[in-house]
Amino acid sequence: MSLRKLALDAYGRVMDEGGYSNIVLNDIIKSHPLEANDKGLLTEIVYGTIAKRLHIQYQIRPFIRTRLKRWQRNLIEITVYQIIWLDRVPNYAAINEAVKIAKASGGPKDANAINGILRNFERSPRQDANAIKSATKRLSIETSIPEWIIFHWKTHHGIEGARRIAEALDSRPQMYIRTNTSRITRESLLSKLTAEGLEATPSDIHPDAIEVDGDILKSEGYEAGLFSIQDVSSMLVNEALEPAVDDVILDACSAPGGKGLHALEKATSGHVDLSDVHTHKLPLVTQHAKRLGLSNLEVFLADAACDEYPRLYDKIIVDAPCSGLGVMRRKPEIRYERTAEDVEALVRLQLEILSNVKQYLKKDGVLIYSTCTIHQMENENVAYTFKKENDDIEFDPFRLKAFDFEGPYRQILPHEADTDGFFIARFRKKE
Ligand SMILES: C[S@@+](CC[C@H](N)C(=O)[O-])C[C@H]1O[C@@H](n2cnc3c(N)ncnc32)[C@H](O)[C@@H]1O
Repeated sequence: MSLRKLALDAYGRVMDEGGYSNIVLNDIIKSHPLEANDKGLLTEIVYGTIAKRLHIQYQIRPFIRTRLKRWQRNLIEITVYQIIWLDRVPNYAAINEAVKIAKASGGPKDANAINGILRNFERSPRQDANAIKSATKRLSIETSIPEWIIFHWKTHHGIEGARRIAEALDSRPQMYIRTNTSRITRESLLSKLTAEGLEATPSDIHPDAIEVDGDILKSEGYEAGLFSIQDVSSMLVNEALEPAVDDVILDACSAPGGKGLHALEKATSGHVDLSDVHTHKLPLVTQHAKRLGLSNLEVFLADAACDEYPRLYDKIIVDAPCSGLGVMRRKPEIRYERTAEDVEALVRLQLEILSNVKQYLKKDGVLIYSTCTIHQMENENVAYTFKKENDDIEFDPFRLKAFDFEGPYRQILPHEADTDGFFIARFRKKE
């Protein structure tokens, strides 16, 4: 099957069938052996078209005069992405490929229609988004982030703040790994990776973090459990949590295990319970724990909003289900899946989870609430509401050295240190 046809299938599975871009692409790459270059091009076309979809639709709208079938619309979108953003693909090649696919998928009529739209588009000047009067709509079209999200950011950060967030989330993410400090120091891991020919640099955002480039999963150190792949913003949960070596900790929304296993790498003579509401995700947690050589843990099914837990904890992590607007760089489709109404439902769930799990926190115990989103309602508002509704809970200031920060909660914006957008709040149960 041709590379563009694979891209079309992947794009359709994500945009029309709710697939996750990374999983869909991994499936396709596994079942269709491709050269490294082709893998790169396929990934670029699929991620790129998803990330630029609203802008593409804005550019192509004047050229579409009939109702298109989904696959036709998708084919036009992936081709327009190549025409606008991929210099290494000549326009005629991208259009010819699209016409071939249209002929094979529909027939000569479809091929003609697609050819007409794409050639018209190619030889016409691009639409100028500066002509859009509303600043919110303009930024939405420029960055392909839905208007309700831009509007929210504008309300809380001003239009220039919203632009900085949107543009940072439109950039390519830096890949980070987290040193498994229960097995190796960061310095030794850095030497190993460099000896394997990988590009690896210590990060100054977190002492366990290393910036990497290239196919890091190929490193021997991965199977040997010397590191995990994790964005550095997620590692900051550990800095806020400050796990002691013998702490008993609960990670109540744990899958696939990132934050809880990081805590366990520090609490080497303690214990961590890792639970999640989705049965199918639990094996992932167990596999990662095994790979990392961590054993003083229990992985189990629990609905953090209502279930009971088997013990009291020194520390609890609630890395809550959230709208995920901070991780758009890695999951570009997330921006189209969420609605303002989803946020209200998420806020209710977040508060239910916090109120339930705090019953299992020891007196003077620490509770961390985190999300990977940039939304005031799910972050600051949830933190304040939780504190207000629970007399036995108080804010507990923590430090984030790299951000020169001390306070009870912190929204990390993606342009501050080229990370995902993230939020952390710390509470303590009163004595
Ligand atoms: C942001 S993810 C957690 C990521 C994880 N902490 C990590 O660092 O790898 C949120 C998790 O919450 C889980 N979840 C959603 N609703 C839940 C509930 N009611 N109780 C427990 N877990 C829940 C989801 O299955 C998902 O795995």
